[in-house]
Amino acid sequence: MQEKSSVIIVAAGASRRMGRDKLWIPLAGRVTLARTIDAFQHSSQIDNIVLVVSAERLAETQDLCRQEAWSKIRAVVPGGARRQDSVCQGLDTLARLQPDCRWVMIHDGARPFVTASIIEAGLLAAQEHQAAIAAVPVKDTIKQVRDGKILDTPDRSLLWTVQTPQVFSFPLIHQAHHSPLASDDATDDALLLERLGHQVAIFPGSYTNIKITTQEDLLFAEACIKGQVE
Ligand SMILES: Nc1ccn([C@@H]2O[C@H](COP(=O)(O)OP(=O)(O)OP(=O)(O)O)[C@@H](O)[C@H]2O)c(=O)n1
Ligand SMILES: C[C@](O)(CO)[C@H](O)COP(=O)(O)O
Repeated sequence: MQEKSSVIIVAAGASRRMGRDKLWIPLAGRVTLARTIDAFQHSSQIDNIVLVVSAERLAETQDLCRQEAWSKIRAVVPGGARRQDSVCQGLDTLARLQPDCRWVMIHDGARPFVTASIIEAGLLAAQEHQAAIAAVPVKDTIKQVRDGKILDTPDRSLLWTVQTPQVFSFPLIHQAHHSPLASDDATDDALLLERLGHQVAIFPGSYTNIKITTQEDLLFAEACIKGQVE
């Protein structure tokens, strides 16, 4: 029997840097969150979808799921104060609904341009390494700065911009989210495993797999949809 693969889509943030709920902004007429869910509903690699949304958007999201008839949606649950708390809500929900889940993909609802090839590459990488995250090489020089003064210029050849999906053996990441070290802030899920000494691999993301974060991202998003960006 093929091993189960599920995705947790986290979409419970406050969109502070955008100034309005970026998950419900129409991108060429279809809201960000719906585009993200489409990618996983259409993927042959994914069996189950768990949505984690803000409490204020819970009813509206459930209505959207009914309208769209996304057959893989297994639960729509409220998120937590931090991204990692929302992820943990999703993992706990998945543990209840799908105890035999073997692989879990954790993806930002604000990344609507994830592709079938990125999803497939992520699962293959996780099956080889138990943990793997999407990333692209940094294009700019990065400086470490404190109080407006440069502390260090890391070797750019060693620097990657991290994206999602982040893909894991389900028991491994579920245990990591419940470890004592998980109480400290972690802006991505891989960091929780790094703290426990686990190696995490990277697999190719894409420069178009952007996270909708600030107003400027909407211009790029519209260009991607219109095919002006490959
Ligand atoms: N408590 C949180 C915070 C973030 N997220 C989700 O995690 C993804 C990445 O987070 P980010 O882009 O930082 O979203 P926000 O936290 O909403 O952004 P901001 O920091 O501008 O408020 C988004 O899909 C967001 O909805 C979440 O589910 N729960
Ligand atoms: C998980 C992530 O998208 C990887 O780049 C990023 O860390 C999310 O950070 P945010 O501040 O929650 O957007």
